[in-house]
Amino acid sequence: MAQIKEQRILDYVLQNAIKGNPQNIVDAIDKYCSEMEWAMNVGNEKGLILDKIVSETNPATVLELGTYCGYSGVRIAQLLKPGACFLTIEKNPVHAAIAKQMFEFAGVKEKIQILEGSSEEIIPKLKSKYKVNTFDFIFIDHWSDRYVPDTKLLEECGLLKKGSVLLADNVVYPGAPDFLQYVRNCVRYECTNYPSHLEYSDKEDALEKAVFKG
Ligand SMILES: C[S@@+](CC[C@H](N)C(=O)[O-])C[C@H]1O[C@@H](n2cnc3c(N)ncnc32)[C@H](O)[C@@H]1O
Ligand SMILES: [Mg+2]
Repeated sequence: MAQIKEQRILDYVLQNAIKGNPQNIVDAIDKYCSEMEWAMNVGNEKGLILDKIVSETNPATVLELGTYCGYSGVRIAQLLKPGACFLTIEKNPVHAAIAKQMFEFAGVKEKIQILEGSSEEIIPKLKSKYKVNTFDFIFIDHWSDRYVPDTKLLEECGLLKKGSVLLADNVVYPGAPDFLQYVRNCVRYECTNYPSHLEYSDKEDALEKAVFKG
């Protein structure tokens, strides 16, 4: 048995899913994580909400905070229009290496760039080092104590523009009360809550969409 859960998830996908078929890979991860071992992918119930918001936004530039095994990355990548820029930040090198293989197997590696390091170090370099201007869509799904500081960092670094969509996961479970308080009370954001459940569980959770008004 592979030593860590994330490697076991990847091995399951490599052995059971169809190479180059992103939806089949997403389904295989969901099957493994609902039947064998729980893991912190956004999962299918919230994933369908994520898909809907990505499709509605139709972003040309996307940032993800927290890549993990690449589950949400594969979901988002398959919805992007040709030529879209998709950067995903992951501070754990083991997770980044697993995600890299997941993206290769899914056939989406040309569509996603993994930036290995912590969000707080990488966000300030996005304009100069990665030639990004602003993001149309940002999926916030790392550790919830970074949701508010990283949102403020994105604002300070000029990475948000009128209409930029922030979508934060796990705002009820484990919970991000300070993030909800910040975006809901700030006149620069218009917020919508999407009640759902924690991945592979019946615990209540939700996604929060916060649209930057400029
Ligand atoms: C909940 S998982 C991401 C799940 C992924 N978005 C999905 O749905 O498939 C959170 C990930 O964020 C990473 N992480 C935590 N804090 C971070 C930070 N400050 N910068 C970058 N990555 C971070 C963790 O190592 C972990 O892999
Ligand atoms: Mg999450």
